[in-house]
Amino acid sequence: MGLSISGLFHKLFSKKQLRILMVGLDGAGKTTILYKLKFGQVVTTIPTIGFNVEMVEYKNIIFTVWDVGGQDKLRRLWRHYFQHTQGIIFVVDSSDRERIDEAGKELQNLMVEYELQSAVLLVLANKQDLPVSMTAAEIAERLQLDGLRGRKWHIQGICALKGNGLYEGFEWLSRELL
Ligand SMILES: Nc1nc2c(ncn2[C@@H]2O[C@H](COP(=O)(O)OP(=O)(O)OP(=O)(O)O)[C@@H](O)[C@H]2O)c(=O)[nH]1
Ligand SMILES: [Mg+2]
Repeated sequence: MGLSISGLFHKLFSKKQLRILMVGLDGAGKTTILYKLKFGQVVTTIPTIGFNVEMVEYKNIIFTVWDVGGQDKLRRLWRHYFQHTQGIIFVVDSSDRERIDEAGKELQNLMVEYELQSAVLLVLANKQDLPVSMTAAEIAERLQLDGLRGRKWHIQGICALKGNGLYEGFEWLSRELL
């Protein structure tokens, strides 16, 4: 009896935890996003070799966000972070027209991974402050998001430096994952 009451209490009042994997090409802005979310500030980043992880609270949900380095040679390490991932955040540098197809290829590689089959996908089209940047709609097309089958996905234009769009993205994640 004691156990079931405490179980109920736990269910009603404990905070939900979600595991989020944030990947994307090098320089897309993942680490900038992570620390903007965590501290509300822009930090000076260096390319991530390995990973950063932070717990970020939003609307009574604790997101554990894993930010993994995106350099070409490091991408094969992404798979070590797949297990139990509930949400994938795929970050794109919207100003990098030359590498948008490379980003698309990496995203498609992720989409066929067994361990990520039930994870929802949030694409963050970052660097919307730059005049050369592609719009979120353009990026959705280049990444062929419409062709994804059996996957809940959403794309959000953001500027990590200012924080624009970040909370809308997390709002979508919370709605989908609760
Ligand atoms: N103009 C602009 N620059 C940004 C924005 N977000 C990030 N940057 C810059 O992009 C560069 C790369 O950012 P990082 O956060 O280090 O990129 P990353 O995705 O973590 O890169 P890796 O760790 O190598 O995978 C930095 O100089 C950031 O200041 C943005 O919204 N607008
Ligand atoms: Mg980084």
